[in-house]
Amino acid sequence: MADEWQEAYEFAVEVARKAGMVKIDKEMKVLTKSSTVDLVTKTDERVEKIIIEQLPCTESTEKGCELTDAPTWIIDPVDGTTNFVHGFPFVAVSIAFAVKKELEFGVVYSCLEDKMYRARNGKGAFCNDEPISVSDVKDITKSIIISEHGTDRTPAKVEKIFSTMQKILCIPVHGLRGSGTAATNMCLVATGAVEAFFEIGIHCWDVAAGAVIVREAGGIVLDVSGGPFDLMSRRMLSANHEDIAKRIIKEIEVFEVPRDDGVKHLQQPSSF
Ligand SMILES: O=P(O)(O)O[C@H]1[C@H](O)[C@@H](O)[C@H](O)[C@@H](O)[C@@H]1O
Ligand SMILES: [Mg+2]
Repeated sequence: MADEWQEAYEFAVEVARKAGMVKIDKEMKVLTKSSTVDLVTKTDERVEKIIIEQLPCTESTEKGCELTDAPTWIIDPVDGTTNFVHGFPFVAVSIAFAVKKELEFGVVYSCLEDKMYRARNGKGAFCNDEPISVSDVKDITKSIIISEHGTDRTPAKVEKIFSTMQKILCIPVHGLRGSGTAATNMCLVATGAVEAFFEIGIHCWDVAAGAVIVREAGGIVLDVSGGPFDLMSRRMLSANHEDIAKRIIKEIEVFEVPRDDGVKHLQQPSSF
């Protein structure tokens, strides 16, 4: 049987590259989404339009996120919009494709670095056409971990986020980092630059492409409780190895966030 999705995969790489030809424009119009620190720009809208117009069989929906069995594109036109607005040099275009609710391939173009990350189920992960793989560090005290504080500034949540970061820092680990884009953070796990990245509050479009890239680079993608990764849950931990993941999970102070699909929060059984 012909390789059904290969053409779509290759096409997504080209579309991501075209969409990534964005320029840092100091006069850009900045709008807000869920809070005054959750930014979106006219460029986000322009890039989204470019992507949607070029990808085959796209039907845009305003209904929010609902993953069905139909072939589905999951797109973040500008991941790292706050970086983009400020000229902080990590901005990515993220395009994923799911079939029967399973992610088939993912493309992340880190445009200002000109790094094209891509992966397809069973076919490996690449950066600028070179194969990539996760770090082989299993000792958390020799690791760098990424987390982000997101855009929800409810004091109780911010307290949990910083308490988690403090506990992880004091394990101790070599360092804590954050690029400001979930898609790029996941690619940093996939290349072995860091051992893990976790965040509560991200959206499906921030992490869908990165999830395929991390897995194909030999890493794991889980729920922050250690249970299976649920794309709509807005909770994600990606790591090079389960030893690193287990140690981080011990320290994560989980808090509730509304799911992307609006379903009531589901309890995630831990696989550890
Ligand atoms: O730049 P975005 O597409 O809005 O995604 C960001 C998100 O806004 C921020 O809250 C997260 O901390 C980042 O990891 C996302 O990539
Ligand atoms: Mg995003």
